[in-house]
Amino acid sequence: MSQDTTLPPLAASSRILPATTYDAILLAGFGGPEGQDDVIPYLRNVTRGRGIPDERLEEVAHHYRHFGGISPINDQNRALKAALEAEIAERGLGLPVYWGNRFWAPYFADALRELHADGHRKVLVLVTTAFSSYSGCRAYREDLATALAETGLEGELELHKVRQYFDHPGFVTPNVAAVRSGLHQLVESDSGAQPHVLFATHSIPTAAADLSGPREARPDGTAVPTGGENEWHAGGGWYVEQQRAVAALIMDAVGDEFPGVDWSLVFQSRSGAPEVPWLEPDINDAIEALPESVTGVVISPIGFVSDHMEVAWDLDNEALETCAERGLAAVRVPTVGIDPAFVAGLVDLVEERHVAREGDSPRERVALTALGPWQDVCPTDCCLGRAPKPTVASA
Ligand SMILES: CC1=C(CCC(=O)O)c2cc3nc(cc4[nH]c(cc5[nH]c(cc1n2)c(C)c5CCC(=O)O)c(CCC(=O)O)c4C)C(CCC(=O)O)=C3C
Ligand SMILES: [Fe+2]
Repeated sequence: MSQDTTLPPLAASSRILPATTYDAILLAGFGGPEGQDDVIPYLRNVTRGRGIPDERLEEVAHHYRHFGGISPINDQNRALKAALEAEIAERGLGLPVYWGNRFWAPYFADALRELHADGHRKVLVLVTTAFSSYSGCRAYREDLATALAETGLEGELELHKVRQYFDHPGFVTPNVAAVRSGLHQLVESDSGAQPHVLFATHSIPTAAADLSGPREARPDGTAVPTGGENEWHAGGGWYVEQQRAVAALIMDAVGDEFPGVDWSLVFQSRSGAPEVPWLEPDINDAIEALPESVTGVVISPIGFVSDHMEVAWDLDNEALETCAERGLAAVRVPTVGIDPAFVAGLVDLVEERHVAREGDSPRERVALTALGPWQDVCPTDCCLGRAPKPTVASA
């Protein structure tokens, strides 16, 4: 995999924390419903205060209802927790793993009470999202701060967070393997296939994309790109920038066997009012607009770490149907899930921050793009596009 040398590294050195000895790990997830009766209360939790139209809630409720009201995400996080425990035990790190969610039980507050009751005071949080955005980073940090306040554990529990890991080998390597295997599947079923790789990620409002990550522009003074193709905005824009960089890295890595395959970064699961601009193109529009020469697509859900409802519904149901209507062969490849390389990578990230004894050397920080290694703590206005709330893990 080559490094992207066109982008100077983020000036993050002041946002790197010295390694220390932690008491426990908190796996911080999104949460999902686990039965029909959970669906509406869950959707109300997710959309609280956001003005998501009721029709949209009904539409999303239907996705969950179709699967018995059960999102796969909680079981996926239970499996990830177990895999992390096994890897941590194997390395003798002596860190118990707790699990809490933003939007469904066990909630962050439940996990914090449990951590505290078990005598832990210094906790390293692992978030189940790889990229920088309000929804993928700041919202987790805000909700953890809210849970600290709600439980009265401010000043009792110290919460630090592992950096966003979009360009860590633990995240990139399984995605490379998945895209490679998807391309093999297409070519095996049709030796003359002209494939196109679609990297799918969650759409967010373009305003939130512009404000994602720290505010600085590239050190050469040019703005960071975001939004539509070749559209440039001042300010942040790291959400799109990070995903483009990882997609380019993956395509570069599979280029040994599949040179010159076209790819694009596309967006899914848009919500909110129609007049508010969100990142485009939508994956279904992108499929419709593929050139006639393309005969097959590989869909890589790069924006997610497990095959949860957004993947099961928006990709396996809708996007694959759009491909079928266009007569395109299509393979949706898996997210990192509990791939051993991903689990090992997360524990490597823990070991950048955690040492068995104060003074021991932490693990070296690795990153496969010039954007990283990403910051351990965020500046106070990182991903901030609304009224500020207290956060954890900020500078
Ligand atoms: C960037 C991003 C990620 C990736 C980072 C991360 O993983 O955190 C993500 C993940 C997820 N999003 C999920 C589910 C939902 N997201 C919604 C709404 C929204 N997501 C947004 C963004 C993101 N979302 C945004 C800007 C909104 C609009 C409302 C708002 O500003 O908050 C809604 C409301 C209804 C709707 O409008 O769709 C639901 C139900 C699930 C669980 C799936 C399951 O249950 O298996 C997961 C993992
Ligand atoms: Fe979402």
